[in-house]
Amino acid sequence: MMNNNTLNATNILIFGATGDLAKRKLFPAFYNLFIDGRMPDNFNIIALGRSDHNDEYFRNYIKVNLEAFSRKNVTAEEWDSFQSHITYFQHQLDDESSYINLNQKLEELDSQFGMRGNRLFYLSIGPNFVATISNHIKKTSLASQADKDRIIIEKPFGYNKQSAIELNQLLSETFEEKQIYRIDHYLGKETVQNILAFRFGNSIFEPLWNHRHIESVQITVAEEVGVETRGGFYEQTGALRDMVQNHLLQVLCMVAMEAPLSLESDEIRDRKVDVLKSIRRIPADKVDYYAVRGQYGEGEINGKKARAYREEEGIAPDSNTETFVAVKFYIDNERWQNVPFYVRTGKKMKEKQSYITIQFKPLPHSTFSDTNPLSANRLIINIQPLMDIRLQFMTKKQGLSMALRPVEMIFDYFACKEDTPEAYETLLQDALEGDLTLFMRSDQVEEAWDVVTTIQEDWANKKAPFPNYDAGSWGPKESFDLVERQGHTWA
Ligand SMILES: NC(=O)C1=CN([C@@H]2O[C@H](COP(=O)(O)OP(=O)(O)OC[C@H]3O[C@@H](n4cnc5c(N)ncnc54)[C@H](OP(=O)(O)O)[C@@H]3O)[C@@H](O)[C@H]2O)C=CC1
Ligand SMILES: O=C1O[C@H](COP(=O)(O)O)[C@@H](O)[C@H](O)[C@H]1O
Repeated sequence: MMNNNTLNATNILIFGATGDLAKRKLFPAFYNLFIDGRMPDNFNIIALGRSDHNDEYFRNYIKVNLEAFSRKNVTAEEWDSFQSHITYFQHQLDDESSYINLNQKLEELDSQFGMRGNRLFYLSIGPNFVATISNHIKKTSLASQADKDRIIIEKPFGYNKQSAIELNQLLSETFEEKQIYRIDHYLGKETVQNILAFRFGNSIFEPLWNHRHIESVQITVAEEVGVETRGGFYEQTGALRDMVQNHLLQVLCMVAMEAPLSLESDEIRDRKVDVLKSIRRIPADKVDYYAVRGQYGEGEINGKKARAYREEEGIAPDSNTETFVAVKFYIDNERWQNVPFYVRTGKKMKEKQSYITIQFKPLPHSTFSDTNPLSANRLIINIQPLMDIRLQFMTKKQGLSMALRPVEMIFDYFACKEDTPEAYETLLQDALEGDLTLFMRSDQVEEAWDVVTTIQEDWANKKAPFPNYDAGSWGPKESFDLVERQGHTWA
């Protein structure tokens, strides 16, 4: 198997390796990078978990999950070669001796490399464990080489603005900012990265990309799945922290940011921070006007009965956790004055669909008769599962009269037959290579928390009339009211 010999030998440590994210995304991503020859010549994946497993058991568990979740087929030859890089290590997060043992293990693995390898710590674990792990890494000097060691931290980064500030402070005692990779996997999605190419690699869209021509922007991330086995985590998190503070705001930044001067990571991150700073803060007494929360009751998805959130495993029977959020934001800068940015996300919705709609303003005057109504132009960027860009415009209907109809021009990724990497492949490769562009800087996460602070505080203090939408629907009625009161509709 060919590997990437420009990358240093690396020990990759996955905290939370027995969890949902590791089995569905991280191991498949490493496996696909491996098959593509993008892993370092020498590497180990050290899977950390509390249970007492041996390597053989854990490798088999990973194989079964690769067969279910890997983008590429798992062949006997490739698996044999890949599995030898995986080691399971029983570990207690809050026990210092466990880190001392881990250090010994790493020294053994380093001696096989014949050098001190790079160390990539992946915290695939809830935010409440990050401080404990970081403190132990510091105490036991596990990450003693700033030019070789990196830490990847999953979202949500903290619980709110204050906890994110504290976490940033704490991490800075062990890691320099250039070593910290705060991951938001939406930024690794091909369709999300393409927003930059689409906006700044063409001359025809950017002149229209502002309040003079755009009526509204909508970002929808609808999921069909519920909380699955993650009830315990989700009860503490809810959709605002799980999706809006990170994924949706990051996508909003990609749509709204000014052109970066270069593709330098800090230049791009600066432009995103500008957007976050310009988002108008929602006044504490106006949260109900700008934001809607929901929780699914029972319903039907694809002809199958679906349970209510409160009946899912690990969920309190009177849970006040939101599984749906819709918010109207405004961006107070010259480009976006008075353009509403509507964002919504929910679990157990009618179908899985993530997309951005750029709704252009209607023509100020129509040359055509009243019987020939014009639809305003619309640009739809489908993120997933459809991956395409659609421009809707008016054309003449074929025939003798001058009648018009709306049509779509589509760029479809699948039609290019390009092998599209999964978001985690892109991001893990960037982390191995030391490229921070698609990761969040400390000030980015703090600003993003600031944007949702009044909503968090308001919702924490009020009991919601849950459940308020049926599983298999498009969310609560109030979400439709949010856009309709301004003469808009969810597109
Ligand atoms: N799952 C997903 O689709 C996504 C998840 N994420 C983020 O990734 C992170 C991990 O998520 P996910 O894998 O779903 O989480 P899981 O709930 O599956 O937990 C991950 C691991 O954490 C360990 N763990 C859980 N509770 C404790 C505890 N009390 N003490 C010590 N260890 C514990 C367990 O390992 P063990 O018992 O072996 O020690 C478990 O396997 C989260 O921050 C999440 O937001 C981000 C994007 C998508
Ligand atoms: O971060 C998360 O994202 C997933 C959705 O990711 P996607 O790539 O499938 O769109 C979400 O289900 C999960 O709750 C959240 O933690």
